[in-house]
Amino acid sequence: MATPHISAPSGAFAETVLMPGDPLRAQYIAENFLQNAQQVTAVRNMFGYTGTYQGKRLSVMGHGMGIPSCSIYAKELITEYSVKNLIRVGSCGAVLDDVYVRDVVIGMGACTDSKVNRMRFRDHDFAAIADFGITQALFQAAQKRSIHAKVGNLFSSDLFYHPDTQLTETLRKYGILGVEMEAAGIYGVAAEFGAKAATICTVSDHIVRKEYTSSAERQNTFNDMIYIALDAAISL
Ligand SMILES: O=P(O)(O)O[C@H]1O[C@H](CO)[C@@H](O)[C@H]1O
Ligand SMILES: O=c1cc[nH]c(=O)[nH]1
Repeated sequence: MATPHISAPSGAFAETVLMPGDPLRAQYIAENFLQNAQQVTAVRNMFGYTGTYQGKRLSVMGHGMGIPSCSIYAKELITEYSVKNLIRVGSCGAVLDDVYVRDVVIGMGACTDSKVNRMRFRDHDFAAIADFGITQALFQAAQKRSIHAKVGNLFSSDLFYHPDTQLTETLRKYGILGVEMEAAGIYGVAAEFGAKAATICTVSDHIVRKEYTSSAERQNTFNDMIYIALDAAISL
């Protein structure tokens, strides 16, 4: 049955949903990588599709920017559409010297400045971790494609334009592989509602070196990440 934010009928989503922040990336994945993809929801232009990849039913849906947005879609997919596996396919900024624009990173864990997991977890520190099985499947899928994926910690920030000028140095000191805005929230939602989640990101910019990708470059380099996520999804 439809929810306040998803207009699809029950059963419209596959057990595994790839989730980019950008709904147009969801459309791009559906149109270029899935077979027989049907749009199943478009509330607020947050597009969702279900089709097949190598014969296996899969869905892809945007989750928007930031933890409040992705938490709504992740929760509704899990509790109202029986989705079991969420794979965020995102972009992130790098801060470390040995992480480069266009690298693929897998978020084994996600630190955050958001309070959402403390709200869930009696104000204690919840370790926001990815599901091991999906993480392993992502890493193995990358290896099979001879793509070196770095695995480690992300930082999910509530603020894209962060006022804390010292933050980057701290993220560097603690070896954060990528700065993005959702993984810690999605891991919290998955833990709360009994689903599995993982994150793979393409480095779209280097925050320290001030390097950026063009939109055309992003499209091509995101393809590696998308293939890895699709290969992993059908292996679950
Ligand atoms: O490219 P996506 O998946 O949206 O991810 C990153 O890009 C957005 C910020 O520009 C945030 O959602 C951040 O997490
Ligand atoms: O959230 C994001 C995404 C890309 N680059 C950043 O600096 N932050």
